Amino acid sequence: MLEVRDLHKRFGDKVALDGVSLSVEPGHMFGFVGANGAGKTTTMRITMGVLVPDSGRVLWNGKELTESGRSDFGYMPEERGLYPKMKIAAQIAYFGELAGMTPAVAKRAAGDWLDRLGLGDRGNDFVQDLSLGNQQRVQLAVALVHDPKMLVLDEPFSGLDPIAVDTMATVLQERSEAGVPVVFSSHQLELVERLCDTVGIISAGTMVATGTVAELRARGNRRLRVTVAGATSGWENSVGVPATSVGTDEWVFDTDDDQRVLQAATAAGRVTRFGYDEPSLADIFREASS
Ligand SMILES: Nc1ncnc2c1ncn2[C@@H]1O[C@H](COP(=O)(O)OP(=O)(O)OP(=O)(O)O)[C@@H](O)[C@H]1O
Repeated sequence: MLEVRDLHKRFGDKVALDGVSLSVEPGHMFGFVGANGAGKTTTMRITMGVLVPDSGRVLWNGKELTESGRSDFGYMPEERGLYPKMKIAAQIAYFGELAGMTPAVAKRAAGDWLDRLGLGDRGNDFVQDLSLGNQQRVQLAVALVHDPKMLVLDEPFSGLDPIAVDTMATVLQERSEAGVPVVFSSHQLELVERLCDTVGIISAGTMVATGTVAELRARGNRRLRVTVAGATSGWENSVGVPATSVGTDEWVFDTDDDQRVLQAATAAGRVTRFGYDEPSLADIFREASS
């Protein structure tokens, strides 16, 4: 299990992290979301030892994460960092060897991952000759080649076409189901909602909400959407809770008191639709970040 505890980090006067904590359990996928500059990359870089925090800790299975512990992690950094003039099969195998694999095992694993990621016939191509999306697949292969115990991925889905998104999502789900904790950042909230057990929302260096999507939904404002045909004018103002007209015959109420609204709506006209909106992760994100 990965635990990031109370990280603080400044760059000069700029406070990048102001007490960030998160944890990712085996078999769980943690989606890290936040606006540009919120602190996701900085948190991941500290986790991977690329940056040193001003204070705070990173624990792996309850103990301080060490350099040798990190060599068992798979990392997809934001800056990517492939060698443009190296053939991709050799490059993936090279990273496998850096992580302690023998050359023969690393070569086999590199070939297996290239096949798996749909690049089986591109092993002798140079990275610079691949499209950006395919370079990203290679970067994923680099992160996975040594069968890591933990995956830390900085925006792995950015710039991918829908097929590559599906391939990436399937591979991550498989690793997660195999017991590997996975943390990834993304601005693609519908993907995070679909894939992740737990979501962390970071805003200006502070974790403003963490939980399952269902938990975050339950904490958010509930919006009751009501359609009333032929309603008497201004009826919504007599209910006594905040109301907004959102179209012909349709209103939204910020309240948990559905019976109160239902009674007023029934008295006002013919109720044709009545129910709570299910907020999307994007709605939750906007609310938490405001
Ligand atoms: N090396 C650095 N020097 C100075 N400031 C930095 C440095 N790295 C990050 N920052 C600042 O720290 C804050 C957090 O940046 P970070 O890259 O962690 O955000 P992010 O959530 O990953 O953003 P994005 O979604 O745009 O990638 C930003 O204000 C950024 O400008």
